[in-house]
Amino acid sequence: MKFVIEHLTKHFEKKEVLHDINFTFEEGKIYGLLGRNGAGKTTLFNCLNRDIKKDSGRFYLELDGTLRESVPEDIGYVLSTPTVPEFLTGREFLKFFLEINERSVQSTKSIDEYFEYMKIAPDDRDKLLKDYSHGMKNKMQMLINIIAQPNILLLDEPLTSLDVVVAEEMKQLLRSLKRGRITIFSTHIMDLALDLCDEIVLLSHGELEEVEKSDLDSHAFKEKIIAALREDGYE
Ligand SMILES: Nc1ncnc2c1ncn2[C@@H]1O[C@H](COP(=O)(O)OP(=O)(O)OP(=O)(O)O)[C@@H](O)[C@H]1O
Repeated sequence: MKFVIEHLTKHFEKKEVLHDINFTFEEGKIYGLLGRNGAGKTTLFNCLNRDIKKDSGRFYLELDGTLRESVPEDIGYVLSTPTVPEFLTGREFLKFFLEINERSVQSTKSIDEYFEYMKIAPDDRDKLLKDYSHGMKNKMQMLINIIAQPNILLLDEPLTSLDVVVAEEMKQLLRSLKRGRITIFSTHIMDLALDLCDEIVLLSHGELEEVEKSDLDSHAFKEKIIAALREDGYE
């Protein structure tokens, strides 16, 4: 499977944020998306998830040589600010999600097994989501996206609010989930990107560009990324 973006462009009024993006993502890889503040990472994700309208361009999946438009079920999107129905308990939310997606989702675990899997303590499972911490809400959002098994998983700085232990567990989880799908992960934490991701992609001047690692050691690779990103700023 490949996910192909062609000529994707997005303006906000006069400001061009995405400039004729052409890029092909490949199955089985985690892509680290890096870019300066305001470079357009969230805008890119919002366009790909069809939360906002693109100006032009298209994106599609290539599966066994056939092309098709991506549909909502293809994409899972974990936002940096988790959005969960605050008036439900964790258990109610998960139950509701599994029920409404009964046909499309093959649920292999019981609700408590899912909570175990995400290391959400028994005491927290029947609490209202409004009383969950930011990191716990993030875990719930990650969980429903994992259960849905999308072809493409978009993660917008999802590990930033997690404690070091949970962040490490999430990294392991994402590594274990990468087969058979495309994972695109935006972050400002370079070490995390280098540790977790198979490829580093920069969003710079409104375009996507893969950073070749070739035979650079990790220090030289970091320097190369910072130099490229610096060009996209004001200094
Ligand atoms: N709804 C909107 N209306 C107008 N301008 C917007 C809107 N959303 C984003 N922008 C602008 O588009 C540009 C890209 O924003 P975006 O949030 O995509 O960047 P980002 O790379 O995710 O930034 P950060 O790393 O700081 O989170 C910014 O200049 C921002 O002000």
